[in-house]
Amino acid sequence: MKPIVAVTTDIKELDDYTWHATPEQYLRAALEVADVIPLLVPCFGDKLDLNSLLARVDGVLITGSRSNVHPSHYGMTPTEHHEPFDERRDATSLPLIRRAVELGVPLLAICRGIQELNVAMGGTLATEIQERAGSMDHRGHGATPDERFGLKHTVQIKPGSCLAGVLGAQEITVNSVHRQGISELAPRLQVEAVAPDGTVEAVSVIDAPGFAIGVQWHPEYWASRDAASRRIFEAFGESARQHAASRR
Ligand SMILES: N[C@@H](CCC(=O)NCCCC(=O)O)C(=O)O
Repeated sequence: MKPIVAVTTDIKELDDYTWHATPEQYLRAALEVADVIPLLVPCFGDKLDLNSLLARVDGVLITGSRSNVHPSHYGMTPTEHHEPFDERRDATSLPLIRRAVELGVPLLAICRGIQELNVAMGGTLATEIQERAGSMDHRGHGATPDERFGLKHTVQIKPGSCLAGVLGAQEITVNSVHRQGISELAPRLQVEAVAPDGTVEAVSVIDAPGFAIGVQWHPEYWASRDAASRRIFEAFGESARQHAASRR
């Protein structure tokens, strides 16, 4: 039996309907590279019984999104520099991450996802990081998705880290489509990779029983074509298979 992986959604208003939706690139990377069945989790916040959900899935994939975590979740006053928001997603993804970590369900958190992982575990975010002195521009640019998600800058992988084990490399080149970043790291997270300007690019949960990683870049976009991106999804899938076997 294939493992089932819960995938977060965003709220989209379209055609006079409210949609709970996820970009296809995450679903394809899960299905075709991690070799798991993606299951969309609607943004119903505390109406979702997370214990019932997490008892039935073998992994959790926290997707990227243009929206930002509402600053009230990390003790800051919102400004226009923090917008746009998706508070129904926050109300779902933050408790989902906390509970998945508590229960040891394998977790892969991408872009907004690594930011949510940090906030869920007690950390804070910085906004408009391209305006900080000495910072690179981490935003995606270009007319097409392939340009926006093009591999753009290197990241240094910490020797001995979980990602170093997954990738077998000390440096890889990643894409970059974000304007927020980790400011204070949550107490139970450790840095796994950094950009040349010091931006935290990957974290893992200290003492997690299985795969519990966040990346600031988008491995899902090139998962079928870039070796490092593929390896991250393969490792996530392997961890989900192990979790499924242990549940049985
Ligand atoms: N909103 C945050 C999160 C970044 C993120 O998940 N980006 C994906 C956006 C994809 C797109 O623009 O199409 C930030 O900006 O830091």
